[in-house]
Amino acid sequence: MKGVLVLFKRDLRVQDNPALALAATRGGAVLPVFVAEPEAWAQADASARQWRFVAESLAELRADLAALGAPLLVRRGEMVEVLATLCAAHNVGEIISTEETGNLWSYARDRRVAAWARGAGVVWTEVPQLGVQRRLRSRDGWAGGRQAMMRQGQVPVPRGLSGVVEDIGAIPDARDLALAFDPCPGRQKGGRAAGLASYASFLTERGQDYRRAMASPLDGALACSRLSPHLAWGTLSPREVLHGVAARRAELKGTKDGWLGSLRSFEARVAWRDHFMQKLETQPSIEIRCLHSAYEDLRPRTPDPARLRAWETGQTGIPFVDACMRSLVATGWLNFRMRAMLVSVASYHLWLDWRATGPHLARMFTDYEPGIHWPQMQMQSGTTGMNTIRIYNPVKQGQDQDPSGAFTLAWCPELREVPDAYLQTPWAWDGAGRLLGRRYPAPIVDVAEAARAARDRAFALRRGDRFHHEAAQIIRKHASRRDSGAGRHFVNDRAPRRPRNKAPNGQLDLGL
Ligand SMILES: Cc1cc2nc3c(=O)[nH]c(=O)nc-3n(C[C@H](O)[C@H](O)[C@H](O)COP(=O)(O)OP(=O)(O)OC[C@H]3O[C@@H](n4cnc5c(N)ncnc54)[C@H](O)[C@@H]3O)c2cc1C
Repeated sequence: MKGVLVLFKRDLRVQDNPALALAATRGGAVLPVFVAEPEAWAQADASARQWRFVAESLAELRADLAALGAPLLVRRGEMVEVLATLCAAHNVGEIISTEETGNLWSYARDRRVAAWARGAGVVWTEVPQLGVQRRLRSRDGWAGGRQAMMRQGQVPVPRGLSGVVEDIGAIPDARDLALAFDPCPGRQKGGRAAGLASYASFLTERGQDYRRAMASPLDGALACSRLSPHLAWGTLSPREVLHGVAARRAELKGTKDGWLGSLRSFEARVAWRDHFMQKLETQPSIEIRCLHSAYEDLRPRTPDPARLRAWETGQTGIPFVDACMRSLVATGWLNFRMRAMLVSVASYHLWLDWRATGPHLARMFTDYEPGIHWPQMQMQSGTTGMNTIRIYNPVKQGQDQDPSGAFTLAWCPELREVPDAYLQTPWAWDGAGRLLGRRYPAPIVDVAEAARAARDRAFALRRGDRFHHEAAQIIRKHASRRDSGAGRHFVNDRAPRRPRNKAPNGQLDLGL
């Protein structure tokens, strides 16, 4: 009987893993494989912090698979060469993997794998990622379909696997993959055990204040689930996460202490994950081209290098922006609101193209997920044509989200001597001459003036029938619908409330 190779990518778990479960039903030998592809890790969006998270996750996955009878084989090399060698050596007739919604590089690699498999007479079976549909024709009914999938039972862990005799291979370290120096002392630890620990503490302790605290970079670090790298690399399945939340909600039924609202907000965000990933799955060019063509040449494609560098290193002279960037660089994580603000400042105040700033953020995120990242980069840069233009005021954000100044001062200790009232605007303080341009940079733009100029330039493009015609097409293709029963997962529960029943079933929701 021919063997089956299970190719692990962003699904580093044995629990609720449809690819592994399917392989186990084939009845022959099973080869679980992960390929560390140097070319993938040489891409502009990859970083050592991400790899270290993956390497830790692989070590646990290897142990879990070994307990089932087939330890994980890890190979460093080009995907087709590795697969060809293993398939020939072990009489493999089928490769099974979950569908990956990756970057353009992985999309091209998958096409190479598919071409090779056809030629080699090997069947490549890809099973759907939970919630994201390949070759989707229309968004109508998508949300309901996703919800049905999430409600289904989890696929069981195979009772046992019959492995093969083969060198399991060492898990490479960042140097083996030629990854650049990337210190990240506060990085989240990889592996399912760490993911389960975060999940448990979120559900039983940390999550109660989630809805209120998520917008603050300091409180949000504790109150947010912190599951993003685990969902991105698949050490936890979104379905198992949602099942646990549903059970917890049932337990809390009738309580009025904030828990239920917080858990509903969390469920909505896990649904957004699929909503955004579906956009990139449907249109992979979102990584490199503005969704609305009117914006293609809005900003210079070659960014101002001094502005880009100042933004990347937290040296813009705008305290809250610098604090957020420095925190991200050191920890690999930032809450949603502050990610959006960093992009907004880069794209509007600093007038940098999102294609120049997106790779840096991707590298800094341990949880880099192309399907969330690129649609969000465009949305926060105002290039989708389907979302309202939102320009964050970084001074106001600092005052609102860090009222005590503790977060700003923790990451910008140079500002310690600045009186509280001027912490977010040190340039307005009469002692500024002693500090700015010496120990802390003077702001590289006038915040209010830069925002005004950007708003005028961005809105000027939104006029005329041609603009609106294309925008309508984009909305049809990508906007969420309020499918009956599923709609509440796709609303922004932090946006100002709209009157009820304004959006009948099937209506497009542009507010995400
Ligand atoms: C410019 C930009 C880039 C982003 N890039 C990424 C990325 O590469 N990877 C990533 O996981 N998230 C990304 N996000 C979304 C969001 O900021 C993070 O998912 C969140 O901060 C992760 O922390 P958490 O797990 O504690 O989130 P929680 O608030 O606890 O949310 C739970 C889960 O829901 C999903 N989620 C939360 N917010 C969003 C959102 N706005 N859109 C889609 N899914 C969401 C994530 O999977 C998250 O883990 C990006 C946001 C912006 C504005």
